[in-house]
Amino acid sequence: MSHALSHLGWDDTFASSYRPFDRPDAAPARVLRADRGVCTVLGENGVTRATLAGSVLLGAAQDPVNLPCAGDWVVTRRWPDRRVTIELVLPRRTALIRRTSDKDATGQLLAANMDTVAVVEPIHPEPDDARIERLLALAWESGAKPLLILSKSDTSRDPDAVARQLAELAPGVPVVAVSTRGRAGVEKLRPYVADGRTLALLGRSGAGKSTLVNALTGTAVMPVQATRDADGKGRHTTAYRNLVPLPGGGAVLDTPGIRGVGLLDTADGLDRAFADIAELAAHCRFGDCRHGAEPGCAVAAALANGSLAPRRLASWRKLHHEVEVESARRQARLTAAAGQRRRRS
Ligand SMILES: Nc1nc2c(ncn2[C@@H]2O[C@H](COP(=O)(O)OP(=O)(O)OP(=O)(O)O)[C@@H](O)[C@H]2O)c(=O)[nH]1
Ligand SMILES: [Zn+2]
Repeated sequence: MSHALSHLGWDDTFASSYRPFDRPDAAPARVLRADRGVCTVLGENGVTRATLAGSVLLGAAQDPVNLPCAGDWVVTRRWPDRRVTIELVLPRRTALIRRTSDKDATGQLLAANMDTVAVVEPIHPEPDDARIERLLALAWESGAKPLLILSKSDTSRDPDAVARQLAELAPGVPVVAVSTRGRAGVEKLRPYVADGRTLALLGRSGAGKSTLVNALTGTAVMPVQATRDADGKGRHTTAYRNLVPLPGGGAVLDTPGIRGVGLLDTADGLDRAFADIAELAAHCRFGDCRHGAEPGCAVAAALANGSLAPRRLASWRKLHHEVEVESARRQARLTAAAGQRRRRS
């Protein structure tokens, strides 16, 4: 079953989580695009619009992260009047979630079930180290494999040198410089969108994500904004996120241009994004070393012998602090919300 869907990554694991919900009027589908209350989904019989069943809305009321999102695999149901509803979101294998600093303890789901999350950073104007580190931590946290794309490589005289330099910010992450201008184009990205594989693009507005999507599909499926001025920022932001199936199989998922990058959820993604520091810390004499003035601190030793850049450690400290503050805040909000529910009942 589902030959067409297997090109999009449908496999035995998704099929077995679907099986208990199978019935004559049900079918699996992948969400291409999620708008308020309505999703565009691709199933075995093509593209349809689907509204959300009550059970899905109920789950979303608890946490908006439960709403279907581009990339989700869902159980759809076709009603006698031909309406189609989404009855259930199948368990996500990976999820790219951006926590916001708004009052409720919620997050914004940007993409689901991608194999790779590419942080897209333009090579010009100068790449922003701190943004790259933060977005890579988000990418690691998603459970997918991170990738760093240096876009607009045609605007740099030596893109490979820049790539080598930035590789230090991205231990364990492949770094590729690509341009959508000229012949070499985006072919370096093909392995990440091979048959059955999904690549999500994450980056600031104007980074060139939509242009990459268009280059991969060979057609203009995403609107591209004219660059405003020398700051290289696009005029508008792509407001919606779209999963775009590619002609040769595989899919690419554009996320909205990130403005205020968003907060990290846990220290988990952070420790993987800063694997160099985590690795050093494992060699500190004390398990709870704060890498200050403690004796036997491997991090301090690496700083002293120059193998660890002070900027890198400062970055890591800043993000760690943010995670601590934010998780304390979220805990407080959750406790307050639970108290409110108790009072009401
Ligand atoms: N020189 C050069 N310019 C590029 C390249 N790719 C994209 N651009 C330009 O960069 C600008 C922004 O590109 P978009 O693809 O709209 O950027 P985006 O990341 O999708 O932006 P949002 O939709 O706001 O998130 C456009 O003017 C593109 O023409 C490239 O490879 N080389
Ligand atoms: Zn230490």
